[in-house]
Amino acid sequence: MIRFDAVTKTYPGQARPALNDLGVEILRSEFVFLVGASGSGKSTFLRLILKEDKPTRGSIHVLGQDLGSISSRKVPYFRRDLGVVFQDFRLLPNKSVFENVAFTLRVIGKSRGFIQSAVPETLKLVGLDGKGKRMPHELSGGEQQRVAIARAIVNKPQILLADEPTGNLDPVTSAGIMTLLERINAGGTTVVMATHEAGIVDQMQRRVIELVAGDIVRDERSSGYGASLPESGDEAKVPTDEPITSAAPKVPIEVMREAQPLYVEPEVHDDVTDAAAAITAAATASVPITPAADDDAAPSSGKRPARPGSKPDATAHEHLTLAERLGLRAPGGPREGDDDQEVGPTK
Ligand SMILES: Nc1ncnc2c1ncn2[C@@H]1O[C@H](COP(=O)(O)OP(=O)(O)OP(=O)(O)O)[C@@H](O)[C@H]1O
Repeated sequence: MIRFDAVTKTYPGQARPALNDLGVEILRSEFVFLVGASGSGKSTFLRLILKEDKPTRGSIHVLGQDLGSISSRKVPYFRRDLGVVFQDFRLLPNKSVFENVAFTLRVIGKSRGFIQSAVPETLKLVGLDGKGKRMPHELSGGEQQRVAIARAIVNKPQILLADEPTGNLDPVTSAGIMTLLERINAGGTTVVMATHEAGIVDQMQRRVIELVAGDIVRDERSSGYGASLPESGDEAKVPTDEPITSAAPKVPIEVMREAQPLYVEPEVHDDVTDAAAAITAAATASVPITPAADDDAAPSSGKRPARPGSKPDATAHEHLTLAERLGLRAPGGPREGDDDQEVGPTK
């Protein structure tokens, strides 16, 4: 499902690679936590899977495709099978909750009927039942983040990538989100989640891949956040005992049944839907990110705030449309109007 072969990623101007000769495989339906200190390479790992960036050396296969052979034009199509939850949730400030979740589906040309049933169902799943008409500024930070998660899963992706999805949520809300991610995973979606939340990782006991300065130092099938935490240096590297050959244990069957309404047969791509997608995408606009002014959900203690713009290339994304940033259209298309504004992180 996801395979890294001898992957090294060195950013321009950096002496040390962000990821160093990684070889790892993630199988269908696995739930994988990516842990490690800040700067260890977690986000880079996720970005490479998304083909937001390319490796300096090595090859990456996702969903049976060699990412090195996917043209830029085809990247948006490739990404339709991937849902993404960013650390800084990105909502359209002048559109309702319903429209924010429907956005992904409209861009890829889903039918009105599909949207009318899938969006409320997904909002219910993430605990936002009845809040479809609210505007993002009428929601707490935690609720805004749940809208972003709903948007990521509404198209039933085969893979869900999550970069600190609970980073700004209180513990109770976080637990609810993790239950939700577990249910999504139980329905067959592969989940790869970068996190610093030790409590969540310890409690869920799923596969844990730990990165230290771009190296995988631990890859355990069922583990906690800090199990066999290495000290530092080469001697601290913990070799993986056995190759992982099957997915980690799933949640009970009752939970799977509950999760099923989210999963319906994917619609085929054809010329009509692709043309509709192109038209919808062309109608979206690009404006700089406007951080929301208020937010009533303060991060709980010990949680890291979002760090927008903390990396050298972060601002490069600010003038992409939302469709582009979600990978639903190729960057650089025509842009008109002001419909595609974004809410940046409110933390
Ligand atoms: N665009 C970039 N240009 C140069 N260096 C970068 C870029 N993005 C990341 N890096 C560097 O690559 C390394 C890995 O960064 P990455 O963001 O992948 O780590 P991370 O584990 O996700 O950190 P965090 O937990 O803080 O999000 C860091 O040293 C970082 O400074």
